[in-house]
Amino acid sequence: MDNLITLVNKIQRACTALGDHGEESALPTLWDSLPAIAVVGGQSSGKSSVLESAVGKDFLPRGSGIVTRRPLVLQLHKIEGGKEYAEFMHLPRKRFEDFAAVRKEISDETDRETGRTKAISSVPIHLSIFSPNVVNLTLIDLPGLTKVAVEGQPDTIVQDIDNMVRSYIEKPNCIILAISPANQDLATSDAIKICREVDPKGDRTFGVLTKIDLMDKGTDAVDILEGRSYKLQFPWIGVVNRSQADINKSVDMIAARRREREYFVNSPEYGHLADRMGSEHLGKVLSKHLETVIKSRIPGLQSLINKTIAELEGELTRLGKPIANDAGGKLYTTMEICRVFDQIFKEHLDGIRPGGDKIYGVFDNQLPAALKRLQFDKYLSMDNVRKLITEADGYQPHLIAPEQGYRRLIESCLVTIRGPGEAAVDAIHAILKEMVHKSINETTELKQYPTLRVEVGNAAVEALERMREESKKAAMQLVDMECCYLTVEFFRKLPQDVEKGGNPTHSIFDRYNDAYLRRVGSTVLSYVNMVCAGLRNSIPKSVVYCQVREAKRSLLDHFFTELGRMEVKRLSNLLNEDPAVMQRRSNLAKRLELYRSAQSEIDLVAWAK
Ligand SMILES: Nc1nc2c(ncn2[C@@H]2O[C@H](COP(=O)(O)OP(=O)(O)OP(=O)(O)O)[C@@H](O)[C@H]2O)c(=O)[nH]1
Repeated sequence: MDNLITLVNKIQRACTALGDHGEESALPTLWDSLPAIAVVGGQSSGKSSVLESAVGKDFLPRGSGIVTRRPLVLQLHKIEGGKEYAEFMHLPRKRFEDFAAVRKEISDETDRETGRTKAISSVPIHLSIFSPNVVNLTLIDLPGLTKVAVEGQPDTIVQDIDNMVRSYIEKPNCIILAISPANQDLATSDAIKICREVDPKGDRTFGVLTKIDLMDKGTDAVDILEGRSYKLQFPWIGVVNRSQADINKSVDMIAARRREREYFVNSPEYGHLADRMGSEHLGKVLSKHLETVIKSRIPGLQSLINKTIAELEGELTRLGKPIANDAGGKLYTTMEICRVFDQIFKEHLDGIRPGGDKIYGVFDNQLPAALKRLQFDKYLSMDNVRKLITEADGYQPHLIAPEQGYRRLIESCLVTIRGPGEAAVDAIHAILKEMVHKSINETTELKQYPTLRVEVGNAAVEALERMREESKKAAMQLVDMECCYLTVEFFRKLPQDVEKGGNPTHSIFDRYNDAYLRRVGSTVLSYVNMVCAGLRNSIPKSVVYCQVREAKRSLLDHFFTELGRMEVKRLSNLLNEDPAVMQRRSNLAKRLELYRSAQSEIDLVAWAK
């Protein structure tokens, strides 16, 4: 059965190592659900003396005023033979065999947390004592309840102590050791007062009466010890600790225990109660009770642990995996994350996710509308046709057909298609860029690594920029091609003046007349319209080929090549996580480890039952 208490001791220590001591934690705390014994009482009621006699050693700081200013979690471990020693959790691997040094360390560690003021702190100090003279037990020593603040203490101290004590003893898992001095009226006992409030039925309160030897002559505590004055579920236990004079004379603890035993055995008032009085009996009763309580809590603990493990695992999955340490691992992680992003981007283009239809919108509406707005006929006004033909003829007017003039007129119209072509390329670029941003936001893995997120975003946008340039070149080439070689067929099929009954031997002046120029203009317009209709189909093909298809195929190729050349340091920088996330993950991981080890240990104990 001892292993039950050992198990709880282990878990309590692990809880404190994680800062999980029951308050201000966003996470469920195991600490709160572990049974523990808290020692409560007014100042100088004898709490320290009770604890010391349970240990059989002087090790607690003594003095006037509030000496205990932080909770002290005292874990007693019974060992078979050997020298007694103590260990603090904040000083791992340091063994204290000198208990005066233990006292000093408690005092120093209190000051480290609270400063040298008289302030109090709820962060516990953990002390383990290993001794053949103890029973397995965990006791929590709390600051003594007080009624007034003394010099140097804040006015709130009375309430602060009250609150701290309550925060421990209010928990249903807390067994309360209520210390009351016998030389004061029980009705004024601070311990009884507070216990009555938090445990009205007295189900988890053990009443301890100290200073029985200091009672006024002619009075005794039999009524209290026999449960007639104030009834609790468990019998009252009376103790006789060392007096201040004994302490000053350094009376040995073992001798004090013996004297205490003799006091009860030989006392005419308490002789009949002797076998259930004294510090030794108190230790045994508490140890036994703690075991029973722990045993009854095992199923509850198991279910809390299982539930918490599931919650912690879920949260860790949400936060993502921690990063590998070696270069290969880092490169792999980076590539994997990039691949996820790339896949999401493709899904946007392929219609699995929204956005791809916007591209078709450009080809189906924006480009045709822009081409329509070009108004080629404006360029083909009579005056313009005349001007261009005359200029093209130069000093030698054309003889049969204004070949050069045609070319100039056609070219002057076709170059205007560059504008809508470029605009289509830019519009597709904007859509792709928006998709990149969306995909970045939808890649959960990237949320974990802000630097990589920025770099991947930049690399993708840079790649889109390169594709835009290529696409622009290709679209402009399509237009230029149309300018530099005209479709001969079109002109061959044109009805000749002769066929139309005209006279091929018109004078030079006839050739520049209005009807002639109008005919040239309308021929050019129908040729340009034919070419424009073709470009309306071929520009989208070129845009898809250069931008959309290319983005789908090689959006991050350039970045991957760079990654391959990166030094470990740069790779590590890429995978720099948000420090808050790292901290949270490491806290969660530690907590998960604690809960897992608690789970397996509790399972072992539960099966061994
Ligand atoms: N004679 C006698 N003196 C006792 C007994 N218990 C405690 N004392 C003395 O009472 C004084 C206070 O005892 P502590 O054990 O320091 O009391 P405490 O409740 O821990 O005090 P604070 O931590 O200051 O609140 C000391 O001088 C003890 O020696 C007892 O049963 N008999």
